[in-house]
Parts: sequence; C-alpha cells; structure tokens
Amino acid sequence: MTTSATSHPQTPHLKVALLGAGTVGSQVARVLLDSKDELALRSGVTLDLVGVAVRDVDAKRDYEIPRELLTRDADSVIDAADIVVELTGGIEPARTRILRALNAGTTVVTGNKALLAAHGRELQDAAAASGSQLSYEAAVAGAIPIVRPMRDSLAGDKVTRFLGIMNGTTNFILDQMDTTGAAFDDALAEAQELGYAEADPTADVEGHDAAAKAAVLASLAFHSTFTLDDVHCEGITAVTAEDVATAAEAGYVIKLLSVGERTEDGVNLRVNPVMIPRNHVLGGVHGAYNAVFVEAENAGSLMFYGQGAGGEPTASAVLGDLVSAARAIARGAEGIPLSDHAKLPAVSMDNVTTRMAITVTVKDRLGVLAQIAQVFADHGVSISTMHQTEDPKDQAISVLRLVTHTGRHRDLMDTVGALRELPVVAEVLSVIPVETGD
Ligand SMILES: NC(=O)C1=CN([C@@H]2O[C@H](COP(=O)(O)OP(=O)(O)OC[C@H]3O[C@@H](n4cnc5c(N)ncnc54)[C@H](O)[C@@H]3O)[C@@H](O)[C@H]2O)C=CC1
Ligand SMILES: N[C@@H](CC=O)C(=O)O
Ligand code: NA
Repeated sequence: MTTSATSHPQTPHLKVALLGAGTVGSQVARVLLDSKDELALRSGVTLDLVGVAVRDVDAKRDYEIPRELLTRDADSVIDAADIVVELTGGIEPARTRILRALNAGTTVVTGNKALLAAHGRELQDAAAASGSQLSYEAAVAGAIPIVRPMRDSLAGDKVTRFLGIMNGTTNFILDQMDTTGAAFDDALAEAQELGYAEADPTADVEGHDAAAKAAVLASLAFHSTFTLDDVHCEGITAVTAEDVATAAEAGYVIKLLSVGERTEDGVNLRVNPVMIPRNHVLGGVHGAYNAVFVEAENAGSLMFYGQGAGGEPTASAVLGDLVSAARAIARGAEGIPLSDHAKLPAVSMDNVTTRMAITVTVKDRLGVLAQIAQVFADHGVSISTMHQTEDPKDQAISVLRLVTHTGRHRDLMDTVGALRELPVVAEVLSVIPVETGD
C-alpha cells in the first residue's frame, strides 16, 4: 500500500492486478479505470489497476484496456499487487496463481466457483495462514449478494435449507424453450453470445456449474467443507421440448434447481431439473436471472433475486468484493478465517422426499394400467394423477403421464427401474421431480 501517487494524494493507494480480461474481467477493468475517482471517493481507497494478465495481448475485447497494462506474465503482476482479481476460470493455473498470492499475504478476489468447489478448503487455509482475504461474491449467482449474506449476515443463525435457480445459462435456455418454443441448441448459442455461459458450456448444461455453486454456498451455510463430488447432479440435456410442453399444459414450468438441505444425518446437496407450478415465485424467474431462497431458524424465509450471469452484473459483485477488501486493507485488518467446524457429511438422495412426474409409453393392452399400478404399489409409492393418451404415431402405443404423491427418492427410483423391466412398458420417456411449493 502506498500514499504517494498523484491523482488521489489524500487516500491510500492499492495496486490491483487482474488475471483474465474476458466477459467479466474486461468489465471489471472498465469500472476500475472509468470510475476510479468515484470509487476512491466512495471507499476512501484509490484502486490502481497496475497490470492485466491475459493469454493474448492483441485479442479484441468488450472494453479496450490500455495496451501498456496488458501482459502475458501473470506472476509478475501478482507479485507486484496488493489485491489480485482472478477471472480466468478453470482449475489450473488459477489455483497455483491464487495460492501464490495468498501465500504472500496478498488479498484475492475471484469468481471461480469451479476452483472453489474443488479446492476451496486449500485456498481458505492458505488465506488463514497468511492473514490474507479471500472473497468470491461473484462465484455464486453472479450479481446477487448471497455469499456475503450467508457468510456474515446469517453467521448468528442456523440455516436449514437453501434452494434456487443458480445458473443463468440453463435458466435462459429453459425459459426460451418455454416461452418461445426455441430449440435447445439455438437457446444455448444465444446464451453464449450474451456472455452467460462458461468457456465450456458443458459445465452449464450438465449442471456442474450449478453444482459447484451449491457446494460453495453450502460450505458457508452449514459451516462444513463440501465439494462438487458431494452434489447429486443432473443437468438439462435430457429435457426435451415435449417435457417442456407437457409441463406447460399442466400449469408447470421446468427449472434447474440447486438445493442444500440439512437432514438428520448431514446435508443433502442436489441439482436437477424440477417441475414447479407456473405461479410459484421461482416460476417467474426468467432469462438469465437467478433466485435463491434461504430458510434459517430465526430469520425464517429470505429471498435473493437478480442477474445471475453476464459481464456487467458479475463485475458488480467483483467490484463489491474489491472495495470491501480495500477498505479492510486500509484499516490494517486481516481476512476472517472461515471455519468448517460443523463437519457435516453430505448425505445421499435416498431419503430425500419428493413427488415425481413420470412419462412412459406402454403397449395398449387389456390390464396394462393394473400392471403399472401394481409396480407403484409394490414399492409403496402412491399415484396422484394419471393421464393416458394415444401415441399419434402408433395406435398400439399409449403415452401415460403419472404424477406420484410424495415418496422417498430411493423408492421412486426403484419404481422407475421396475417400470423399465415391465414387458408392457415400451419406454420410460422422462422422470422429473415436482416441487409443489407446499
Ligand atoms: N460470465 C459470467 O456470467 C460469470 C462468470 N463467472 C466466473 O468468472 C470467471 C471468468 O468468466 P468469464 O469472464 O465469463 O470467462 P471468459 O472465458 O470470457 O474469460 C476468461 C478470460 O481469461 C483468459 N484466460 C484463460 N486462461 C488464462 C491464463 N492462463 N492466463 C491468462 N488469461 C487466461 C481467457 O483468454 C479469457 O479471455 C470464471 O471463473 C467464471 O466461472 C462468475 C459469474 C458469472
Ligand atoms: N455460466 C454461469 C455464469 C455465472 O455464474 C451461468 O450461466 O450462471
Ligand atoms: Na453473488
């Protein structure tokens, strides 16, 4: 930290190094450079962007960063900085670079949920050992303040559950399929164009990004360490236009939900596509918007809503962390070590209770419905509604749409397994949990 630079002599100056100048990084650079005076007045600290480490200094960027700031030498800018902002993504070299900064006592701000969900504990320990700060508001639900409220505002409460829409790309795709009838691939291409998707959008559509966020948020909510492997994860690639249309006919909409739920034995973490009533508050979360509900013993229900992806919204979260970290450094404060003292284990899906919408095609024979009903009864699963239509392509086949009453996940999946084995069942077309909002 210095106080000698010329433009803002009255405030302490901090050197900021930026790693990565893509969708989010270029917007962070824009705010740091274009709003430097305003940020200094607001925070009492002048943030000097001293270097931007990139792979290609000549690449075209959303915001033109002065050429003299760009470098391919990440280590030099890290070593020269008071605060390092990591926005390159992925595990390596991001992990090594962040550790280099933290081990040297340098504050780090990152949006890298993939890294945090894999090596979060290692990074927290490095920060604790050197007294440096590690902040990552952008890593969960983009612009929405949720990491800080979970870490600080709810530190005196006991969180019992969070659930929400935490991936902008998949919400955008599902919303486009629902509202415009767009094809999956076209909606994904548009989400990529708008800067919502990860560098490899497989992470979005397979649910890994939402699962990483669930692990990061759960670690804070339940004072334990969870990784990506602890999250039951199903993406949206198996969701068809027919599923979306069928859900719509029944007054439902399909959303990719991320849930962290305290149980008797630990914490269940899951990400999967779920049918929710169209008039449910999560049914009204459109485009790349995200929403997170949190339930805590004393606070009751809380809801957080906002833009979950995109360069500018995500830059807002990064800048919030930056200003906050700068203020702490200026006061001489160290980072706050994050404890995982509760050490709650991740528990499997087996005992999670849910309702399930199951669509099967059956051979249209006498007694087929009785056979189907028997399979459900054998597994202790009760059917709530059943709707039979003729397959327009084949009159010998019927399409059966069933919705169950609430049952244990394991019983429901065993039922589906038994249906697959039943000779009268031609195909199990889809199996989607139903959230009733009760
Ligand atoms: N795009 C979004 O809406 C959000 C992104 N994030 C996270 O923010 C981070 C950045 O995301 P985006 O800006 O969207 O990604 P991006 O792919 O647009 O930008 C990453 C940039 O880093 C550069 N880069 C990659 N490896 C590098 C290396 N080894 N050295 C120097 N530069 C390197 C790439 O060339 C690219 O320009 C990721 O961790 C992502 O998960 C978090 C919240 C929202
Ligand atoms: N790819 C992510 C970006 C924000 O975290 C998403 O679509 O939500
Ligand atoms: Na956030």
